[in-house]
Amino acid sequence: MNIQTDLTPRLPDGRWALFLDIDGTLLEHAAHPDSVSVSDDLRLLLETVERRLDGALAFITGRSIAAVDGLFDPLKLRIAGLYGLEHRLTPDGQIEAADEPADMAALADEIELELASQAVYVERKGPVLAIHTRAAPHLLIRATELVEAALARLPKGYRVIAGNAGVELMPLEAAKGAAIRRFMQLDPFSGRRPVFLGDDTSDENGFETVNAAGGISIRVKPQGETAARFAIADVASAIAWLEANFGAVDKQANRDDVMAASRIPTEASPPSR
Ligand SMILES: O=P(O)(O)OC[C@H]1O[C@H](O[C@H]2O[C@H](CO)[C@@H](O)[C@H](O)[C@H]2O)[C@H](O)[C@@H](O)[C@@H]1O
Repeated sequence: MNIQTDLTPRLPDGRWALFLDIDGTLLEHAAHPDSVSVSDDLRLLLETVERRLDGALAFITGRSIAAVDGLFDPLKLRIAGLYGLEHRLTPDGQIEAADEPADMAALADEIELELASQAVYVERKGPVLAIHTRAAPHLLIRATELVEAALARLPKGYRVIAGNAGVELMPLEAAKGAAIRRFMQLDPFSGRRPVFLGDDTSDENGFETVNAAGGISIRVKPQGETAARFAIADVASAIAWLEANFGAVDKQANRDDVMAASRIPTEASPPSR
């Protein structure tokens, strides 16, 4: 389906469950995964949103939970990491971690040996391997070839998915939609209407899940086909949208102005309040 650049929805008051991708949605992309930083304002906003939703807020990310905790420290939220291979179902709960397949490390070593000296970063995430070519875009095709060759050598049950300026290799069960479905069965999410904001190919599965559940799917900076029903222009607009819909109550007065600023032109109308 082609992107429908509907107005970014102004959410009516209601019982929402909010799921957020991180890179490219809450954080601008940076040259290296470790180069991003989280502002105090963003931490504060997320704390406020979580409170206003009675806890029905979770990160749904390709990063590991440990990496996200490091970035957002001291804030800890409910989270599905590694595309749903890891979970922390309550902010202070245990991390349910994923096993690392023995042969993944050897494949990562091989890819690193060829590409690391050429500014390609191999991010080892246990059962998920991300090859980042942002600093060497001309090597994306070669990186993809190497990952496809690695896929052929792994047991069945893995897939390759395009990353943002890179490529990732992961188990089939790593899927953001499944992670969202799992949260939706639990308190405080169950009985609420899901909203998912994401920006990437790996978020499409989450958009489909949320659409099927009668929720709201929003793609940040859409560049092609997407299952998302709504669009937001960029990271700054996504944060403004969060602030406008779920931020501090005393800032709600600015809501209409912010919504106007975060719109992408459209022929369709937003959902009615
Ligand atoms: O699901 P997300 O929260 O969007 O995470 C997706 C991947 O994000 C990170 O990589 C991407 O962001 C980096 C920082 O901007 C950038 O350098 C890289 O090129 C992007 O692909 C993260 O490193 C990955 O592990 C996540 O899977």
